[in-house]
Amino acid sequence: MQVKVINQSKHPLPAYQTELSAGLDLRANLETSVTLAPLERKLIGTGLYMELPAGFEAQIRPRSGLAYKHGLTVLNSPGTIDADYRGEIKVLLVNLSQESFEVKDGERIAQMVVARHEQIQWEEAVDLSSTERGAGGYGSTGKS
Ligand SMILES: O=c1ccn([C@H]2C[C@H](O)[C@@H](COP(=O)(O)OP(=O)(O)OP(=O)(O)O)O2)c(=O)[nH]1
Ligand SMILES: [Mg+2]
Repeated sequence: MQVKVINQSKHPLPAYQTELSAGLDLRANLETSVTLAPLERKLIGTGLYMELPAGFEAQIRPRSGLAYKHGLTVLNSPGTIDADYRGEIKVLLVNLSQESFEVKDGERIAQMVVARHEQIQWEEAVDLSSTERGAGGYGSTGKS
C-alpha cells in the first residue's frame, strides 16, 4: 500500500528493518540531543507528515531494545495517528530507568505499525447476549 508522506527531517524515510517486519523504525529529528532524566517525558519530533487512507491508523510503539536496556518507552503506547491527522508525527518518550538517557539526532526511538481499523455505529440496547465468561475478568479464569 502506498502512503503519501512529507519528509522534513534530515533523515531517510522510516524503513522496515527486515523483510517481514511489522514496524517501521522512527528516528528522532533533533537540532541537538535531548536528555531525559529519570521519570522525565518529552515529545520528540520525527519531521514526518503523512496521509493515511481512510480506514487505517498508525500505532506508535516502543522498541523493546531501548525499553530493556534503558527503561525507555512510549508513554501513551500505543500512540494513535489518525488518518485525518496532518501534523508532524511525534513520539512521547518517557524514561522509566534511574539513569538519564540522551536521545541523539537520528536515533531510532520507536516504531510505527500501520493497521486497519473499523468505525462503528452504536446500536443502543437494554440487554446483551449471555456468555460463559459473562462479567468475569481480571484473572477470573482457572479458578475452581
Ligand atoms: O503518539 C502520538 C499520538 C498522537 N499523535 C498525533 C496524531 C493524532 O492523530 C493526534 C491526536 O492524538 P490523540 O487522539 O491521541 O490525542 P488527544 O489528546 O486525544 O488530542 P486530540 O484532541 O487532538 O485528538 O496527535 C502523534 O503524533 N503521536
Ligand atoms: Mg483524540
